[in-house]
Amino acid sequence: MGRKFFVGGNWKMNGTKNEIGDIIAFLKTGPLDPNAEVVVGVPAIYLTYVTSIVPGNVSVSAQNTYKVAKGAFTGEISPAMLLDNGIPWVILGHSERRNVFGETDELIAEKVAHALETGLKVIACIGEKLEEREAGKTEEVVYRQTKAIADKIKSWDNVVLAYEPVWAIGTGKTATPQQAQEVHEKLREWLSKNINSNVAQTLRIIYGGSVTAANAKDLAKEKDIDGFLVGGASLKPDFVQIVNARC
Ligand SMILES: O=C(COP(=O)(O)O)NO
Repeated sequence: MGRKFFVGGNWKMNGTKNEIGDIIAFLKTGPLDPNAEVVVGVPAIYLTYVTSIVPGNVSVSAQNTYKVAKGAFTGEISPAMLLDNGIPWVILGHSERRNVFGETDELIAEKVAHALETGLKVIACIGEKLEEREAGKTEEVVYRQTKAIADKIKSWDNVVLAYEPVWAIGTGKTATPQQAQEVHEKLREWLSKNINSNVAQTLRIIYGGSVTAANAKDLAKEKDIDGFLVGGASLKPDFVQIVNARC
């Protein structure tokens, strides 16, 4: 299998320079599992600041970008601008972009494709709402979201797929290891059937939704869970324990 463990922190719209200093301090202290790839998703205004102070074993990610290189798109930031500032990663398709800001499967897929073509690495987010799970539509939803991306991109090499059930985000209602593993396994089967077996086996599929130091180890034991995308807990020192979930 050989998929490198991956832990992303998604700071969302949180942080001041002082609070960021505290986060950087616990990341520097660690110690962070050298076998884990660690990326922090930073509000756009702080991307270059964090890049200038983050320890060398942590990479920086934007939390959004647009689908073209430049133009009359007031307020937007392009993948070219991120790379121009030394930002190698971007989170795209987060459920908050979908459900708060109305981003469609199509727009997200176009953003992912352009980001990859520009040379960024992408954490691509999918996940069902509570009512969709309760209606038995979890697989239908995550396959649809994944297919939209698959139809637009040429390679999965620089993609990490984040399964984040909306009902677990910010709620404290973490998916059980069995619930998460079941969806991750189904996604791998979908990839094998619709893309190819190599992508299915090498793509890292990470889980997000109320991951904490208390539940990370059990989740990380599951064979198809390759890491996490962590919101609230990534702002606190416990994030180090989540990074070290496989130690
Ligand atoms: O949105 C999330 C998860 O957030 P929480 O860990 O706070 O549930 N990751 O992108």
